[in-house]
Amino acid sequence: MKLSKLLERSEYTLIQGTEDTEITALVYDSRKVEEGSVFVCISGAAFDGHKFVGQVIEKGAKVVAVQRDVEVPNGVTVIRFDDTRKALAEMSAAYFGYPAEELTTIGITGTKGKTTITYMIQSVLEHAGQKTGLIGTIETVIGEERIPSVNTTPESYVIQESFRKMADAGCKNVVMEVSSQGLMLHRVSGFTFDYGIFTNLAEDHIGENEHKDMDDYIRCKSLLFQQCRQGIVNGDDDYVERIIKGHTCFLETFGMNPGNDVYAEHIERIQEPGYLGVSYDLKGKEEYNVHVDIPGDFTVYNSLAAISLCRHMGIQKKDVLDALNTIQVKGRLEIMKTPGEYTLMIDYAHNAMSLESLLTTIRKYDPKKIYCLFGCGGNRAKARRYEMGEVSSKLADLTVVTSDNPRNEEPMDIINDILVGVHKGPGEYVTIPDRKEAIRYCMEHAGKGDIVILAGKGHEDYQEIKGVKHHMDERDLIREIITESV
Ligand SMILES: CC(=O)N[C@H]1[C@@H](OP(=O)(O)OP(=O)(O)OC[C@H]2O[C@@H](n3ccc(=O)[nH]c3=O)[C@H](O)[C@@H]2O)O[C@H](CO)[C@@H](O)[C@@H]1O[C@H](C)C(=O)N[C@@H](C)C(=O)N[C@H](CCC(=O)O)C(=O)O
Ligand SMILES: Nc1ncnc2c1ncn2[C@@H]1O[C@H](COP(=O)(O)OP(=O)(O)OP(=O)(O)O)[C@@H](O)[C@H]1O
Repeated sequence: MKLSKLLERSEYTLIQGTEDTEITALVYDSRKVEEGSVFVCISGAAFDGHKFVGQVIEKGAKVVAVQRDVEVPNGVTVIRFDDTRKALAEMSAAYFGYPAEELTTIGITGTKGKTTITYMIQSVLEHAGQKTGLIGTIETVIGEERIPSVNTTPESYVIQESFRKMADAGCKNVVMEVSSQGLMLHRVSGFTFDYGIFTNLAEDHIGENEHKDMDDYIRCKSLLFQQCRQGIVNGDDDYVERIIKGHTCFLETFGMNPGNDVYAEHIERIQEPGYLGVSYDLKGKEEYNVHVDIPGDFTVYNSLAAISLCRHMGIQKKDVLDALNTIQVKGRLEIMKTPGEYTLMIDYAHNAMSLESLLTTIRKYDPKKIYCLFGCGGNRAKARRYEMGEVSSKLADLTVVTSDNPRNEEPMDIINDILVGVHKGPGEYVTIPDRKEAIRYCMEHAGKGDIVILAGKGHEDYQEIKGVKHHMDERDLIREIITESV
């Protein structure tokens, strides 16, 4: 491929060499450079790619893409960009033959609900016979292939590579989570989303290496609506006006208020032993009764987002209803079957904000008792331990404090920090450091009408202890406990 092909949609300055250079690969990690590569220098959090220019030329790189001056011998082509991350995205799109143009692209941003809505949409579209790729916090799904994720929104090159594989595998659509970091770092530049969805916003991801403040977090999230054709936004969210500020797309709103284009009325919480769900009347641009096999008020919002999108895509009501009726998202309010008369669920709530929203939602089901089991990660901010402890003690009847990736810390030290928060609330508690034993305790003590929440692990299938990730899937633990008890 000629370099000129890669550059056809980018703005750049040719510093030396020629766009006629034949290239073999597009690379942004010096360790992967091969003879004939284009090396894109990224100034990152830990490394500055410009420092590797000498090394990559020795390894045979023919072109370097830079955003500042570098010393380069004659014979190597140098192209300069204002922002090499944006350039990487644009060149990746060109390198893989603009695969986004062969797919309907759906991006979902917001503080909570991204993963859940992503799977809801994929499930509805697949139900309607449309093969749909997925990229998110848990994994990238391309047909039968499932690749575990490192980031919620991967690097632009990886996204374009996945899009290409999806298009070649016959996918019609791709639905993906778009993190604010992804938007900020141009991981989703180089193409226009057909649809952008905004779920909600709360203070999160602010700090070193993420966003400097809330304004920056909001600004980054709002970028999606300057990069999609049709926006579908939660009209009830306090931040929605700031999210759509400067938008360049058409807009439609969803929510619980009748002012929204699509809204929910007559919400009913459905509860039976081992089952929690929700139903409501859909109103506005489309009207029918909806039943979702996932509990909670936020399930109403999540499903409204999915329904609004599917309405735009012309999906039949039957496919929407059938998919939502049977949906389960791994580790997101995932109900586990047990012989007991209580309800047991696995959820990913791993900070005070999501735990509070989860417990408040579950309380509305009027359980006899809520058991809330969780731990906090080692070698991470201590504030989360105090805050989660306090929230659980205030909103659950019994807090079961256990371990969750203790890493290099002693599990009991972490538990003691959590207890500082627990003591601020009125709830009862027990401490059981071994997670399996803690789960067993809940399953042996919970009775009719109780709801047991295993919080924090969600889809994760490991426990990280002293640098080693030991396999540990709560679903297996539950099955083992059931077997061991007969
Ligand atoms: C702080 C941050 O965002 N870091 C991300 C970023 O790393 P970076 O580009 O800064 O990389 P770096 O390690 O400094 O290296 C700079 C450049 O030098 C290159 N390099 C490096 C070493 C070397 O020997 N040779 C070499 O060429 C690297 O390939 C890179 O191109 O780009 C990497 C590739 O895309 C990401 O994996 C990495 O995510 C880190 C691990 C991370 O987890 N970030 C979090 C904050 C994040 O992105 N989270 C969001 C979810 C949160 C939200 O909802 O907003 C997400 O989307 O996952
Ligand atoms: N719309 C929502 N509003 C508030 N909380 C939600 C919503 N949807 C799900 N949750 C809660 O937040 C947790 C995370 O949900 P989900 O993974 O779908 O969100 P996310 O945006 O992908 O978040 P994260 O970036 O933390 O993975 C769920 O396990 C549930 O407890």
